[in-house]
Amino acid sequence: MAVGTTMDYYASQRPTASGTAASGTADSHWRRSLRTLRSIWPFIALALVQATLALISLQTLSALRSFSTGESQWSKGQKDAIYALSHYATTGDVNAYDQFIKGLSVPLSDLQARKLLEAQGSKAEPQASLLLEQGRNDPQEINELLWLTGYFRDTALVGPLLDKWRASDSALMELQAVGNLIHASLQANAPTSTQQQGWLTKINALQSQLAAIEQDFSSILNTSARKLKANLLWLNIGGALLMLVLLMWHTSRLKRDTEQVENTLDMVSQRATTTLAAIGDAVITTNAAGDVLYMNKAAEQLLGASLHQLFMRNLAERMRTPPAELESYLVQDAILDALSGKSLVNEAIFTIYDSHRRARQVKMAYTPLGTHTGTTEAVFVFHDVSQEQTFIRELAWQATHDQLTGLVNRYEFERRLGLVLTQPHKHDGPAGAIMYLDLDQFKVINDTGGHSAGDAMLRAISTMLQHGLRAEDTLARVGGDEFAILLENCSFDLAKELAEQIRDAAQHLRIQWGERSLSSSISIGLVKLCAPLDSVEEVFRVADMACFGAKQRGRNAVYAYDPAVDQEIARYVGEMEWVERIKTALEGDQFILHAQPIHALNNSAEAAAGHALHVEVQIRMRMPDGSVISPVHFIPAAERYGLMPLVDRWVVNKSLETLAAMQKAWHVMPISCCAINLSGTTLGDEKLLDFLRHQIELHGINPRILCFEITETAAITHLPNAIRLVKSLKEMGCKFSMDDFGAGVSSFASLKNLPVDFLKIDGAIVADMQREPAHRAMVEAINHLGHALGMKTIAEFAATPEIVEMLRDMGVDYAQGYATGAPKPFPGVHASPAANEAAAAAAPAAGARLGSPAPNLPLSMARGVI
Ligand SMILES: Nc1nc2c(ncn2[C@@H]2O[C@H](COP(=O)(O)OP(=O)(O)OP(=O)(O)O)[C@@H](O)[C@H]2O)c(=O)[nH]1
Repeated sequence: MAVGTTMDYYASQRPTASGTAASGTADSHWRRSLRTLRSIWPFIALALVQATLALISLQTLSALRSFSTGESQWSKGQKDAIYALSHYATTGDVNAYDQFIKGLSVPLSDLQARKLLEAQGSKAEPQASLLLEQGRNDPQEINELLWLTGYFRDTALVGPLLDKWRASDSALMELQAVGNLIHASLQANAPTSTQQQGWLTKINALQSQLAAIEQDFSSILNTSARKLKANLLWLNIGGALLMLVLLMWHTSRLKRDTEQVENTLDMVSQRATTTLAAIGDAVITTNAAGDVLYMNKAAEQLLGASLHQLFMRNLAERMRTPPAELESYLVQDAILDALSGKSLVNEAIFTIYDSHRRARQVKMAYTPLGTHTGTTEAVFVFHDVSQEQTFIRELAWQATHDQLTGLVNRYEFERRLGLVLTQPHKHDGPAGAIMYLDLDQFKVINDTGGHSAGDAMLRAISTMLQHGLRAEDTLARVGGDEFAILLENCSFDLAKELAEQIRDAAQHLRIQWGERSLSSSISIGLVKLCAPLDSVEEVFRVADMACFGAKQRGRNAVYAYDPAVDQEIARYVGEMEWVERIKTALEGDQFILHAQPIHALNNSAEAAAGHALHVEVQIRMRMPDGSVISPVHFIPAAERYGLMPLVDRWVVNKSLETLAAMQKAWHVMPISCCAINLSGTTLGDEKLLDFLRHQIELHGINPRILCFEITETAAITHLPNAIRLVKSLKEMGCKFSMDDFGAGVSSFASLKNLPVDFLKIDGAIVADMQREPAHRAMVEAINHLGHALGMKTIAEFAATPEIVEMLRDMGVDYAQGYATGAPKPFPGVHASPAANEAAAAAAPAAGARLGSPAPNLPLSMARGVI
């Protein structure tokens, strides 16, 4: 069957497709009836008019016939009366007189009835009916008579008849009078022949008068009847013609409407066919048994057969699908389920093989078509989601893979690692290990060969890495030149072996890039997956640290970390935590300043300071729980991870701000010398000088009270910068201190190059000098050296009064330690001039002996580190 034929089939089935619900059907019936009524109402109206006309015609004709009947009764009565009166006049027979009265009563009753109606109208109709009945009119026709005379009395049809009837009134009255006269005369005595002759003459005259009137009446009646008939005939012919015209007009209108509807239907049908042919979804209509009735183009392509071939073939049987064991729910099952009224899983995706045996993923939608008595047809729509599915698979791949190498990306790697960490381990064997691999000096490849050379190297490395792995291992690219390998169920020894193999393979890997042969080694951090590592972040952090450890060991190395036995990585991890805290403290202003007094041990030093204090400011970190943390905990991390310039700048700014606030509060500066530490990295910063100048200017601080402490090692590392800084700041009046002298190189040359004001003897030597004669000798030597170069000397870690005494005896200028004053919040009690004076009075005077020993605090607490 061709498509056209199938569409015809649809056209014939169309009415059944108009809704299934009972209410919908009733509604559509009602609307259809209304539409039909609208189209035929002119015919109904015309038929009604025609019927009314016919009825009126019949009624009128019948009424005229009643008139005729009445007239003949009237005529007969009148004639009987005349005959009887003539006989009575000649014979005196009393019976004849009775006959006369009886005969005359007919026209007289009619006359009375008419007069009554003329006088009283329709309300006299009951009485008039009785009189007309007495006038021998047929009781069945009396109503018609009344109707005709009532409604048509003034018309050309009835008016002349009534006039003629009225014209007979006087003759009838006269006849009655003659009858009465003859009867009276005959009662009195016998009449003479002359008298009788006279009566007969009179009777004959009246007879002639009435006969003439009656003839006229009949003639008018006949004429009226003819006229009426003719009029009614024309009226009916006119009505019929009008109906015909109306019928023709209406028929042509209906035809036009029908054509329009047919055109619209054709258009809709064409549009539906074109649309169905154009849409990508396969649309298939079946009967209730699932036999194909219609298919669009897409369906033909999907099933690989034309509608002609599949017409009335079972749809489910025509579907080519994978074997049932591969898919739990086949499209055939879904079709049968749909036809049997079971609800379908909306999102189910089925695999169908198209005409080219290509697998297509489709979603199936189903709509039953039917009446209230049940399903008659069903429409199946198959939406091809193959591209969507491919796209989704691609997206999923992209979301979990690295584009450059095709390896799993960090996100997916973390997910898989998370699974390994959370899943209870299947065997009692090892959980596994993770390798974190970072190419060594990869920048060099990018810089020398260009970015694409770098890309080629990354691809080559990833290929090499894949070769060395076991099937269950996961290799991922987790960063620019960083890879990670998850080794599941792998002993740590095997993991170390694999790591070494990879490291070795990497260092021998070469790629040819133009003229160049490029190579790169790998640093590998290997971490055993065991307690206490229980989160992906922690494992990654530790692995990163282990890799850092491998880099620290000179690169091209494997650093194997077993959390249970190894402490070094734990230290790195600790430092990383401190880095975060330092950053938070800088952002949240969680650092605070302490200051420790530097105590003059001889008169000349004391005179230089006066009552004002010589202090060294030291940084502390305030933790969220309110505790205050010593710098020994966070400075190493800040140094290692390049945060010292930021920390130093914070200290400089805060110290100068505090000094400015003190000066403003007391109008006199209570500090004679404020020492601020500058770290090595800060010294290397070329913008430091500008920063310090700006700060001094900003806070309006006298540069003469500022002393910057630098270590010998830092100064030597950044010598040109350090010389420039010292020179420029000394020109402004600032002082300098050489910190920790004795701990490092302690070269005479460095002191010559950097003409500092104070030489701080390293606390580690000072703290031990009571026990170690060598340390005591070193302190004496450094003191002499300093004095020889015109510098004042400061001994750090003067923790006990004994040490202070020894230092004083040696001629050291200043002592700094718990014996002379612990660090206190800055500004604190040493801030006000009054407090300073009190403190000076209480403090051991230069040359005086210290009585009680200061608490023997740990070195880390006593150390004034910045
Ligand atoms: N060609 C290429 N380079 C990348 C890509 N992603 C990151 N990089 C580069 O990889 C380099 C990574 O350098 P780092 O790991 O910091 O340092 P390195 O030179 O490897 O030195 P070490 O790691 O300290 O041994 C940077 O220069 C990045 O620009 C990439 O997709 N392709």
